[in-house]
Amino acid sequence: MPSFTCTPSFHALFAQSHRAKKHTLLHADEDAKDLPYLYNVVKEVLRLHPVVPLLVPRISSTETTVEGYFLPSGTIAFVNVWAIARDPKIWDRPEDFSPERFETSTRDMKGQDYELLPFGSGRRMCLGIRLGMLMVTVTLANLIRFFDWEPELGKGVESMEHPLKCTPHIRKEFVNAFLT
Ligand code: HEM
Repeated sequence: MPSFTCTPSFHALFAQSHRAKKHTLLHADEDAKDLPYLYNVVKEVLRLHPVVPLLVPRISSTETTVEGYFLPSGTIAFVNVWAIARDPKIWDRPEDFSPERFETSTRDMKGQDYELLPFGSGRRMCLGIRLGMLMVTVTLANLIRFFDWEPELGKGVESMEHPLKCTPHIRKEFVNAFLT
């Protein structure tokens, strides 16, 4: 039966994960800090597919000029986070899925680097950024760790028309851990 092949980086991740606990779930508070590559995977997913692609609208409190455009007081403005994160003037090969890009970049998601704003920016930015990143990273780690993922074959390249569908199979070494 064909199954999902992990990249070398994912295998390195599991080597780290098996370190402390053999058959238990990974926990956000203890284990997330040991998963830097997977953290960058989530960051890259949020760059390409931000949950809020057009940031919550802002209203200008005074008249101002942005990039030569005059905005009267009370103008409603949307920030296109999706387009910024795919701008080739800002990102090298922006359409590529490459978590490695963050290994050499200091760009973070705390609202100071305007090239990457999946959690927004300013005084209304997301309050749950830390919890959100921890939960998504560790949940993903557990899904990869406990299951082999079998892709549905014969559907061609993944696209909006043919989204990637996978069937999870619990990995043999974990079956007993779940039954006992
Ligand atoms: C990956 C997970 C999450 C993503 C991508 C996300 C994204 C966002 C975005 C884009 C905004 C709007 C920010 C802006 O307009 O500048 C927002 C607002 C907010 N988020 Fe999240 N969020 C996530 C998880 C969470 C969690 C776990 C919590 C709470 C525990 C949370 C609580 C909030 C709150 C309270 C606001 C409104 C803040 C305000 O208007 O002052 N978020 N989030």
